[in-house]
Amino acid sequence: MFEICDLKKGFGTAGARVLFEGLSLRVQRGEFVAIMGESGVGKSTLLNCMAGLEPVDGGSIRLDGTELVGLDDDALAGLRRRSFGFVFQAFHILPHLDVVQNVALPLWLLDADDAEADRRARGMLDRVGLLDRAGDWPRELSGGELQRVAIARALVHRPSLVLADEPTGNLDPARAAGVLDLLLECVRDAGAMGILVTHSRAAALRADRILRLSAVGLLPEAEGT
Ligand SMILES: Nc1ncnc2c1ncn2[C@@H]1O[C@H](COP(=O)(O)OP(=O)(O)OP(=O)(O)O)[C@@H](O)[C@H]1O
Repeated sequence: MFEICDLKKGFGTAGARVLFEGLSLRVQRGEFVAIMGESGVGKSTLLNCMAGLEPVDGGSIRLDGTELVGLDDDALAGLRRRSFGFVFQAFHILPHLDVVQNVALPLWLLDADDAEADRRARGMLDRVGLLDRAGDWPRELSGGELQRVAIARALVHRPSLVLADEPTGNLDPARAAGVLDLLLECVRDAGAMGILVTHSRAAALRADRILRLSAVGLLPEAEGT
């Protein structure tokens, strides 16, 4: 389970500009949650806080019982490598590694054996329908294909929690729907948890529930809004 309790985050001297406070969230295994909200309300900042990439000003963030708030940088980095998967709009695919190497990267960072990393990366590429592109360079792939590589890489180390920030922002609606369905299916099949930040209602509607971030916190989206 991923549990946020009474989270507070601000910017400026002593957090003078409060972005959110009293924010709570609970995500169960196998569940995929979408977070929507006005531009600038703090969605990406919240996602960064969830991953321990941004410090918070109060509250607790617990992944499968481990408290993130207060962990030192090394412990946080280790937890991120083991337990988090990231799918961001700019995908962060490395141009000097081929497709299968890009997917294997999280396993290398966890000191997996090379042959085992290659086997698992190819298994994930098969899952996202790109096994035949394993030896290609990222520049040879389309935007939608790169996004599928990013999904394979985000899941290859079997993370507990996948965080996605506008993962389909560059794609046309049909491709976006296909990529999102794949992401959701992979997260559910793995019994992992997913949190998606998006401006796209079509994307958010594919999640199990939609929450809206605003000045009053994170609330379930009212039907029909
Ligand atoms: N390091 C920082 N220092 C000061 N202010 C920041 C910092 N990072 C973000 N902010 C501010 O916090 C607010 C929320 O930014 P954030 O990117 O989280 O919003 P968002 O909801 O994801 O927006 P969008 O939907 O446009 O991507 C913005 O006003 C931004 O300027």
